Amino acid sequence: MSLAIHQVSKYYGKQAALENVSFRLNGGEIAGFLGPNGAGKSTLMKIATGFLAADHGFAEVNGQRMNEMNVEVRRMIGYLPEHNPLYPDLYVKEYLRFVAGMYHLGRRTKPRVDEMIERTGLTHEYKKRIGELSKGYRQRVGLAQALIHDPNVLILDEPTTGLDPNQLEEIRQLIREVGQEKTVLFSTHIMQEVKALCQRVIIIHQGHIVADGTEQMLTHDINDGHYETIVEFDRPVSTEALRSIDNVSDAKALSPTLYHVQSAADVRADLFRFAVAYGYVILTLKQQEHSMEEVFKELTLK
Ligand SMILES: Nc1ncnc2c1ncn2[C@@H]1O[C@H](COP(=O)(O)OP(=O)(O)OP(=O)(O)O)[C@@H](O)[C@H]1O
Repeated sequence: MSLAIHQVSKYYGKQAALENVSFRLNGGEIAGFLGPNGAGKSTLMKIATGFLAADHGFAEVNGQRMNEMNVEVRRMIGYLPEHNPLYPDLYVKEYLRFVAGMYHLGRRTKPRVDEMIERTGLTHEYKKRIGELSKGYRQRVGLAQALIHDPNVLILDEPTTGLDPNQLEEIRQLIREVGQEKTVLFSTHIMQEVKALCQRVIIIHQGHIVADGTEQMLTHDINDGHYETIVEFDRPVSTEALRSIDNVSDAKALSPTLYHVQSAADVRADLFRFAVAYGYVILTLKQQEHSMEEVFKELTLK
């Protein structure tokens, strides 16, 4: 169960939407795909799902090369496009049966349609026409059609846009569950979503991948060997004494017992040993971390 993007480039006229993009996702991995507007996320997702041809490079699903004509490989992939195109005149069940028919589910159609209606929380709305549904429920229908043929790889283009906070949490929970057994790539502009769902974060900017790793790796990378720690003792400590700790470059008092320590390495253990050696009690010890928002800005505002 894998999705591999091999040196993909795509041009719209002279404009490069993607240039030499590569990454690989393995089974059971949920990856958040981030990037500013126009960065190339939807274009890459369309190429990965076989809806658009790359000018160079290719996508591979479970080791098989994706192309528009290869029905077998397209069957391994579920796709929720950005604007979630649906047929407003069809009833929810009717539409899901239609999609199941396209995948030739045959006798599995009825149980799969019923299961998808339940899993995506459509039980109270499935008797309506799609055009009568609210945006959040339409989004659920989009997810149900993406999952109906039980694909190995799921590609979701901004699946939670426009959902209310309750719906947001339910859809995230569904993505979490699906991600335990499938490979999921989803795009979003919501940073908390990345924190809540992803083991892996891929950031694209102007058609190039500018970061790929775990959230911890990315937030750590922009620290660039510069650490900031907040430490609180039970009584005042001299800042001179704190500055004498290995790797500490500066220490400032924020209050009589609270200090801001700058260092070239993680000095939390050293601060602890210092406290023990001199009989202080540490009440607070916290390394300041850069947030995903800061990482995103740092990498995409250039
Ligand atoms: N059909 C098209 N014809 C011409 N240019 C296009 C077309 N589709 C996309 N582009 C351009 O390619 C670039 C990448 O667009 P894309 O939709 O992939 O970005 P995105 O990261 O999904 O953006 P957003 O977050 O706004 O949805 C943009 O500059 C866009 O204007």
